Amino acid sequence: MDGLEKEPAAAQAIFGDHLAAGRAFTEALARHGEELGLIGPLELPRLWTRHILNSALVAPLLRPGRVGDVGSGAGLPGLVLAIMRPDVLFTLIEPMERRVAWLERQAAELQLSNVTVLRARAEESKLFGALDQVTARAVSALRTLIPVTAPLLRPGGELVLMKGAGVDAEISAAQKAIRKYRLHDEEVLVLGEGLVSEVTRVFRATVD
Ligand SMILES: C[S@@+](CC[C@H](N)C(=O)[O-])C[C@H]1O[C@@H](n2cnc3c(N)ncnc32)[C@H](O)[C@@H]1O
Repeated sequence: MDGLEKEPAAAQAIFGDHLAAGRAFTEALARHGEELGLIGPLELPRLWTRHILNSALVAPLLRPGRVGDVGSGAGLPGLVLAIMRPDVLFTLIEPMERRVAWLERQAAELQLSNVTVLRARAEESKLFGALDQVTARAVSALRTLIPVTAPLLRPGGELVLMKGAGVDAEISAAQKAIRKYRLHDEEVLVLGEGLVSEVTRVFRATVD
């Protein structure tokens, strides 16, 4: 596919047995992502590194159970994680109709029986207290993301929020929300060091 980043060598190590499905999803996103407004025109040359592997690195943090991905958009990280973790049940929560149609079509084409797509904003999803873990990527800063995601967790559930290099400043700005939503054991994990050129940062925290 013209302009698509060559598959990095790390893809095999990260996806393991799921690499064929990871490739199929990456190629579908490369083919249709721009026309559907899912990815910007500059993303193809860094699709694997910046988006696919960045999402895939989160897979080992998930536990068998029910995971919600808030604001799945193109399927990042939700569809990538569903490919890698057939033992986890995913609910992809996304309000935009066109993106929901894409997520449903991809879940069907990839034969992902562990995926449900819910057209809703997280705050209106009626999933309060229902999930074991919640993921999100590129949705909003922690200060506003925590109030949207934490209420979906059952007691003892965990936020697994993908963040950029500014995560420490986001955590400082989110102290009020961290207290209000009774988060504890907050930590920043840096994933993929020595394996990929762009590491993945995750803000992880547990609710009471
Ligand atoms: C910038 S896109 C990122 C999409 C994808 N997570 C990614 O990393 O490419 C943000 C997505 O979050 C969705 N979104 C924004 N607010 C939301 C909310 N309150 N609940 C659920 N989804 C939301 C938007 O519709 C959009 O698809």
